[in-house]
Amino acid sequence: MTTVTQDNTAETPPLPALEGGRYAFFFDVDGTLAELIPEPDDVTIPSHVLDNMQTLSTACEGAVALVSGRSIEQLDQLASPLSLPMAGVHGAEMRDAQGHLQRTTLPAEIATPLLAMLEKEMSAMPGTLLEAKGMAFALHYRQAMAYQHQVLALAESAIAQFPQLTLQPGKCVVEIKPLGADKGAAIKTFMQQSPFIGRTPVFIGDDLTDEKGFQAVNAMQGISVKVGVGKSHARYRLKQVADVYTWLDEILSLLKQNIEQSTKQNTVGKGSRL
Ligand SMILES: O=P(O)(O)OC[C@H]1O[C@H](O[C@H]2O[C@H](CO)[C@@H](O)[C@H](O)[C@H]2O)[C@H](O)[C@@H](O)[C@@H]1O
Repeated sequence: MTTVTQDNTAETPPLPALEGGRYAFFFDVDGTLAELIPEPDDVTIPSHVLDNMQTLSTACEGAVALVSGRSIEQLDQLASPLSLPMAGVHGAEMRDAQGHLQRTTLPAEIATPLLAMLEKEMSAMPGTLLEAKGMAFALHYRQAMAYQHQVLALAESAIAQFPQLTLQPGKCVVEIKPLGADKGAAIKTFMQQSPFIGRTPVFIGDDLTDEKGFQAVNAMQGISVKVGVGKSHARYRLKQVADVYTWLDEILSLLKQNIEQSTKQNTVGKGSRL
């Protein structure tokens, strides 16, 4: 597998036209479908974007999934009223298209002392935020940048005590998560299941946590898209979240054209799928 990372932000190569293929779409959430903001709980996805996701999902026979660091519970709230297949907590939680849920758990003898330790240490750093997700923990410092190094050191000392855990750095956050849970593994799992199987994967994300997903998609000859600047394994770029929304609009207008053409040719439905 090629592991070259590049920063081709300046070029923003045009995304390939999604014509004449059967695609499976995987979307990261924060920084991709939703703007980054100071408070994780205040994030929303605009309703027109959710409408577009629903249309896309119908056109792809359900092959549209969210792949996020957030928990599935949070993702369901963000995506409501949609009910999509999802990988939450970087793949430590997976819900397939049939609604079956799989979740990695942390034994209480790890989770309990770890949570107590993180709560104690983070409360001594005003402005930092601890997000406990059961089997993973996000240590946020977006609103307390002065504590960045201390927060990273705390996360490192935590995983040194528990070899079952690993670190996942992100934007103004470092996460402690179970070893083996990553977005690449999550996408590979989805791609072996209906309705994703046999389709070309398209994954769009913005952060370090998305890199394994880009690599997995590249290895499947798929389309990997990074939102924003910085080195990445992704082969394509979009500059910002607003461009993701525009791209979705474009995909759907292409879809509409296909339907109209099919209708004219009296073959309704033939071109109505991606
Ligand atoms: O994989 P993602 O869907 O991108 O989720 C990654 C993490 O996103 C959230 O944190 C990030 O977004 C927050 C809201 O914009 C921002 O305040 C924070 O600085 C970012 O790191 C979320 O809170 C985490 O649980 C996710 O793992």
